[in-house]
Amino acid sequence: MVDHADLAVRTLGPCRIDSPLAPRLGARETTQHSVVEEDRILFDDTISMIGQRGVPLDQLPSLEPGGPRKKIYFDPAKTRVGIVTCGGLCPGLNDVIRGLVLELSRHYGVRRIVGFRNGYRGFIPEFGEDVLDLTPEVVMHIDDEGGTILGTSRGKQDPEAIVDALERLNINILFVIGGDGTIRGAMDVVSEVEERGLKVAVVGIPKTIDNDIPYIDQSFGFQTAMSEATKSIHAASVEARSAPGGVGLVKLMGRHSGFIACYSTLAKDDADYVLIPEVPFALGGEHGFLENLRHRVEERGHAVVVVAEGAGQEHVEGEEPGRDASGNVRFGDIGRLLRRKIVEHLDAHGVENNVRYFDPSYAIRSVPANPYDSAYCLRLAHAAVHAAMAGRTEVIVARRRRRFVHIPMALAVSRRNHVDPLGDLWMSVLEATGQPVRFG
Ligand SMILES: Nc1ncnc2c1ncn2[C@@H]1O[C@H](COP(=O)(O)OP(=O)(O)O)[C@@H](O)[C@H]1O
Ligand SMILES: O=P(O)(O)OC[C@H]1O[C@](O)(COP(=O)(O)O)[C@@H](O)[C@@H]1O
Ligand SMILES: [Mg+2]
Repeated sequence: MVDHADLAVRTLGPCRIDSPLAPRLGARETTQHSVVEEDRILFDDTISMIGQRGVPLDQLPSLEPGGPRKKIYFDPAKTRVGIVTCGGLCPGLNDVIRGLVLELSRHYGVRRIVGFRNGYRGFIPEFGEDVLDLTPEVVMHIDDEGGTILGTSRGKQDPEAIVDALERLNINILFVIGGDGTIRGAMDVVSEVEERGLKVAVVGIPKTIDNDIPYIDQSFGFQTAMSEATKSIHAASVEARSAPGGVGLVKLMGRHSGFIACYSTLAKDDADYVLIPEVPFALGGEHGFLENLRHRVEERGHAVVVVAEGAGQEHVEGEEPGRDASGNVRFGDIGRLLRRKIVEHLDAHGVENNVRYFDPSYAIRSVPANPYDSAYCLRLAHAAVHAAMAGRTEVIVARRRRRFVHIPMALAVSRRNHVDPLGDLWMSVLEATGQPVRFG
């Protein structure tokens, strides 16, 4: 259970410098729409959860609010900033880079901002990567494109070498835009920074297309990605309805968490089955998935199946999961396996079938952010700049229950966000699809 100490945010030192934003903050007070810097945001949000804590109000777990401070730690005129993007692509990376640069330069007056290229390898001399000077002119229109202008990579790099690069460039603030791996890498950087007695703030903007970072509402780019995924579900549905025994099968990203599969299914409301990593399913047998599908095809003439790539891995025989350069598991192909099993099963029962397989793969994450995500990215970037200028370190900025907050990195990587098989989202999926609670 998360407690008070897990939510403590680290700072580099007292804030003694007047913030250029201070004049705008005078009239602010805590309301439904903002939280002043002296206030805290409750972690729990039900009477029963708070009751179970059994502690006085001031000891309830609470989060530090994000947002601008009247006093800041860094002197903007003497502050150098670095930005890096790591891990897989996600819509909105360029929006975040743009937001950081514009906020730093226009509102705080920071003049020296560099981008490290291709993830953490951009810090390592052997790779020979140059750094990119990031000015408002350079970033102004980068949000029109997907991807990241800085490039990205997987694969672990030596934190000592990373901090050597920070020292060589006199960087005071490092913004890391990435997922759980990136945040773990950033924590190694913080340890090395401390070992050397340096005052470098490391602030993360969490990126995950799978939406698997915990304690946040939803990661940036998720809405865009799931909107893209609905196109494949729609296509699968059209194909399925247009052929006798039509089965549209769609495989979507989702290594450990099935959020994309769930939300894109709800958005289209066309699918009959959603299979996700969090809910194991039996394939064969009277109550297995294949028999259920057979009945549905016989009764309705067609069916649409959405499967997250990490679902049903126990059925992918003979393939030992591999690892990528960052140590992330590489799963066997559940989509192709399902396609084969569905055809075999329907053939074996003499059911005419036309199975159409869709794998939109990287197409859902390489697109530019939609307007909602763009606005969200910009606001996250603002929050990250405010946090860093106020000397916060080893934190990510996030939105939790609509409030912008600071979450310690250790907490952000302490577990993964999953679709709860007993939660509201999965219940909605069951209602939308009509599939049984369990197969098997
Ligand atoms: N446990 C870890 N400790 C330190 N660095 C890590 C760790 N896991 C991943 N990284 C580094 O963080 C970067 C991004 O990680 P990766 O898992 O590829 O993507 P993501 O950040 O999206 O999870 C890579 O350079 C990777 O080597
Ligand atoms: O082929 P790559 O670039 O390693 O990325 C593929 C994987 O990245 C993911 O999108 C997860 O990445 P993030 O959650 O870190 O964004 C998985 O769904 C997918 O399997
Ligand atoms: Mg990851």
